[in-house]
Parts: sequence; C-alpha cells; structure tokens
Amino acid sequence: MTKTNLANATLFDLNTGLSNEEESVKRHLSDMKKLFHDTEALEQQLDNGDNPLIYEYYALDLPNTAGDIQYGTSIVYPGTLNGEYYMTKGHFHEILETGEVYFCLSGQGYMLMESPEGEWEIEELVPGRAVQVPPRYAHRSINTGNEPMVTFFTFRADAGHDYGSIETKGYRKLVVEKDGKPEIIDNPKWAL
Ligand SMILES: O=P(O)(O)OC[C@H]1O[C@](O)(CO)[C@@H](O)[C@@H]1O
Ligand SMILES: [Fe+2]
Repeated sequence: MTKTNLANATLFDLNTGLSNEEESVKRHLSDMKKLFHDTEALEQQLDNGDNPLIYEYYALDLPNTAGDIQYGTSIVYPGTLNGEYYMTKGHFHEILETGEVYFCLSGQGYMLMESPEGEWEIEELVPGRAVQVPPRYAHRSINTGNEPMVTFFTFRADAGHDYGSIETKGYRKLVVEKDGKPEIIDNPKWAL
C-alpha cells in the first residue's frame, strides 16, 4: 500500500472562523461600492475615513479539477449601512448548475438566493443550521445579528464565480433593518 499526499486539512477556530494557517480574502466597505443600495451613504462613510472590514473568507489553494471539492469558512461582521445589513457580495457560479452547502457555526443571519429568472429563496442561518443552495441560484450571506456570523461552505472546486449581474444590477431583494428587525424588501434600484 502506498501512502499518497492528496488529502488536505485546515484548522479553523470554531468561534471566530479564522485560521492561523492561511491568509483570508478580506472585503472592506470600499470593495462593496455598487452593492449596498445607498451608494451615497457608502461614499460619505468612506470620505469620513471609515472603511470597515465587512467580511472575510478563505479561498484555499486546492486542486480544482472536476471532482475536487473546495471548502472554507466565511465571516461576515455585524453592522448596517443606512439600514442594510452587512453582507457578502454574492455570486452565481460560472458553472451555473453548481449547488453549495453552508453550515452556520456562530452568529445569525440569512442566506439570500436568487435564480437568473428571478425566483428567490431565503433561509435562516443560526448555529448548527446547514443550508443547501440549489444549483443555478446566486447566494449572498447576510449578518442580521450583533456578532460575527461564521459559516463553513463547500462546493465543487471548478465551479468558478460569476459576479456580472450582481455587480451591475444587484439582487432583486434586500434585507434591511426595520424597527430593529430584519425585513425583506424589493430592491428599489433593480431594473430589467
Ligand atoms: O463571492 P462572495 O460573495 O464575495 O462570497 C465569497 C464566498 O463564496 C464562496 O466563494 C463560496 O462560493 C466562498 O469562497 C466565500 O464564502
Ligand atoms: Fe458560491
């Protein structure tokens, strides 16, 4: 029997979601310019020299042939921009028929999902809850709590990321704070 060297393992902190072994990808407010609906409030905050870290995640350097699986953690920090909760950019996969699983380790929020045809889904993320994103659905995680929201994700490693329509049009739905609680509203800026 030959011992191969193909397996991969990474240690993540169960509370923070962070790993000392790898460098995370960090997205600050300045990376989210067209993604929050109140672009004026965003520019104002940046002009005031306030550029908070909105989220970070791991894009591990793993093999990505068909059959390989990518995995990592994602950490969305708490906060709002004029009522819109901090969130990830969100994306489709280049291989559109790709599903993905997120398992919430800590914090609370939602996974907002949308197909190219405009069907949408939303699932709550709380510690211990696993959410399967269906194939073809763009997905964005949204932190509606007061603590960092940590998820573990896994999906086919060759799927790629497609930000095209998200960066130009956004999502059809937004999750905003209303009377201290999350509310789903239509994106006033979304247009065909
Ligand atoms: O592409 P976004 O919206 O910045 O989010 C990145 C997240 O999605 C993933 O790409 C998984 O599809 C992770 O790497 C990460 O958690
Ligand atoms: Fe994804």
